[in-house]
Amino acid sequence: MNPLDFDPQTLTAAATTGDGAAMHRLAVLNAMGLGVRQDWRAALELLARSAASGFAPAREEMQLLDPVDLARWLTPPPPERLSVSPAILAIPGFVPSEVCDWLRARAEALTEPALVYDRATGEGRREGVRTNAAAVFELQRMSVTLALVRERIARAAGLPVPGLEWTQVLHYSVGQTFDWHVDWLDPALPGYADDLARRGQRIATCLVYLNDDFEGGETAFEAGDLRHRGRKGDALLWANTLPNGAIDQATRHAGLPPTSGEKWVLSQWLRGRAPTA
Ligand SMILES: O=C(O)CCC(=O)C(=O)O
Ligand SMILES: [Fe+2]
Repeated sequence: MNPLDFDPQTLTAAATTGDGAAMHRLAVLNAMGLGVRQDWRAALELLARSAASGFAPAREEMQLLDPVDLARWLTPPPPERLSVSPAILAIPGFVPSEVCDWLRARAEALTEPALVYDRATGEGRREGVRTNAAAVFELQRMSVTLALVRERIARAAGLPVPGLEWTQVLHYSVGQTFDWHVDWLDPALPGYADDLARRGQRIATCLVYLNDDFEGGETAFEAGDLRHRGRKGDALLWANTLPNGAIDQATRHAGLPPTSGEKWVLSQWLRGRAPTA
C-alpha cells in the first residue's frame, strides 16, 4: 500500500483483498469523515476487522479501547467554568488514563528533544530559552483512538470536527516553556491572510493533560492571573474569540516551565469550520 494513499476507493479495494493496513486507514477516514461520510459504527467495525486480520496497530487500539463505549466517548463530561471573560472551562475526567499513556508513548516516539548544537562540546544540549518540543499527529499518524479524542473535543467545544487542526502533543522538560502568546491568528498580519481565508479563525483551544507527576508547568493566563494545572486526563477548553467573532485580546497565555519532572499535554486548536479547498 502506498503510504501516501488515502483515497477511499483504493483503500476499499485493498481492504476487500484482506489488507489490514488498508482497513485501518479506512477506519480512520470513517471516524474522521474524511473523503467519506463520517460513520463511527463503520469505523469501529473496520478497526475490528483490521485487528482480526492481524494488523498490529489495529490490535493495539482494540486492546486499548476494549470495549469501545461509543456513546460514552461521544458525550463529554460536564465542564466547570474557571473564567467568564476570557471564557475558560475545565473538564475533569475527559480522557481515560490508559489512553493518556498511549498517546504519550506515541508522542514520545515522535518527539525530537529540543536540543541545540553546542559548538564548544560538539554535543546537543538543552537550551533554556528554546520552547518545548512537539509531536504533530498528521493524517499519516492518525488512529481511531485519537479520532475519538478529537470527536469528544469537538463536541465539548460545540465546533465541527473538520475544523480541527492536526493534534499536537507537547513535551516540556524542566525549565522549558511555551512562552506568552495568543492562539488566534492576527488578522492584521498579511502572512496569515491566506490561512484565515481558507480555514477561518482559531476559535478555541483545548488541552488535555496527559500526566500530572511534575511540579510547576501550569497553564497561565494573564487575565485574572489565572494558573491552572489539570490532573491526568483532565481537559482545559477556552475560547480565543469573543461571541461576536472578534479576537479576544485577553486570551494571552503561556505553558509555564515544570520545576521538576516532565509535562506532556495534548494541544488541539479548533477552527470554526472545515477548510475550503
Ligand atoms: O502547555 C500549556 O499549558 C499551554 C499550551 C498552549 O498554549 C498551546 O498549545 O497553545
Ligand atoms: Fe497556546
